[in-house]
Amino acid sequence: MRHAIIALGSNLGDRAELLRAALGDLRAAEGVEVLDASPVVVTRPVGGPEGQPDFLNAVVKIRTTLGPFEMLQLCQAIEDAHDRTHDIEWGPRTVDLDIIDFGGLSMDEPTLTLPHPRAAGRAFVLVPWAMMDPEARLGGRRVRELAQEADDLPGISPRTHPPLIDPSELPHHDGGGRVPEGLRPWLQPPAERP
Ligand SMILES: Nc1ncnc2c1ncn2[C@@H]1O[C@H](COP(=O)(O)OP(=O)(O)OP(=O)(O)O)[C@@H](O)[C@H]1O
Ligand SMILES: Nc1nc2c(c(=O)[nH]1)N=C(CO)CN2
Repeated sequence: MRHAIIALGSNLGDRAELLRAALGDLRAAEGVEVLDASPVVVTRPVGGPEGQPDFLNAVVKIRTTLGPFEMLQLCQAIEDAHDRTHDIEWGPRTVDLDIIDFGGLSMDEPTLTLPHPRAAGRAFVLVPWAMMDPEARLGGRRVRELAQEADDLPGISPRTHPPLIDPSELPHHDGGGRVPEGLRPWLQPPAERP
C-alpha cells in the first residue's frame, strides 16, 4: 500500500466538471482510495501556445495497492475517457493527470519519472498541494517553500472554485484548504502583491 499525490489539470470544456469527473473515476478505481483533495485553483497556463485558456488545477492524495506503472495506466485511461488529446505539447487539454509523488519512489524510466521531474518548480501543482497539506514535502523540501520560489507563482489567481468533493467524504480532510503563511501575500490580487 502506498500513498501518492496526483495532480489534476483542465483548460478545455467544462473544466470544473471534468476535474470532478476525473476525481470520481479515481475514487471508483479498484485499489485506489482518495484520502484528500485540495481546493481548485485558477492558474495561468505555463508553456504551450499563446492565448490558451486558464487552467483549473487541483491535487489529490490517494492510498493505493497499484504499482507505479499500473497507476500511470489508470491516469492515462481516465484522460482517454475524457477525450484528452496529445497533439500540441503543453497544449489545451480536457483533463490531465500527473503522478507527482508515489510513496517517495525514485525512478527514471522511459514512460515514468518519479517524482514528477517538473513538479518541484510548478506553482500550479505546489500551491494547491500546500493548501491541502501545509507540511507536505517533495524531495526533502517543504512544498510551501518550493511554491514561493516557483516562477509561475504570480500566475496563480487568488480565486478558488467550489471544492471538487464534499469534504465529509474525504477520510484525511482536516478542514484545511487554508493558504499557508508564506504564500499569503502572493495569492492576493496582483495590485496588492509585494
Ligand atoms: N510522473 C509522471 N506522471 C505522468 N506521466 C509521466 C510521468 N513521468 C513520465 N510521464 C510520461 O509523460 C508522458 C507525457 O505525458 P503528458 O502528455 O500528460 O505530458 P504533459 O502533462 O503535457 O507535460 P508534463 O509531463 O510536463 O506535465 C506520458 O506518456 C508518460 O509516459
Ligand atoms: N497552469 C498550468 N499550466 C500547465 C499545466 C497545468 O496543469 N496548469 N500543465 C502542463 C503540462 O502538464 C503545462 N502547463
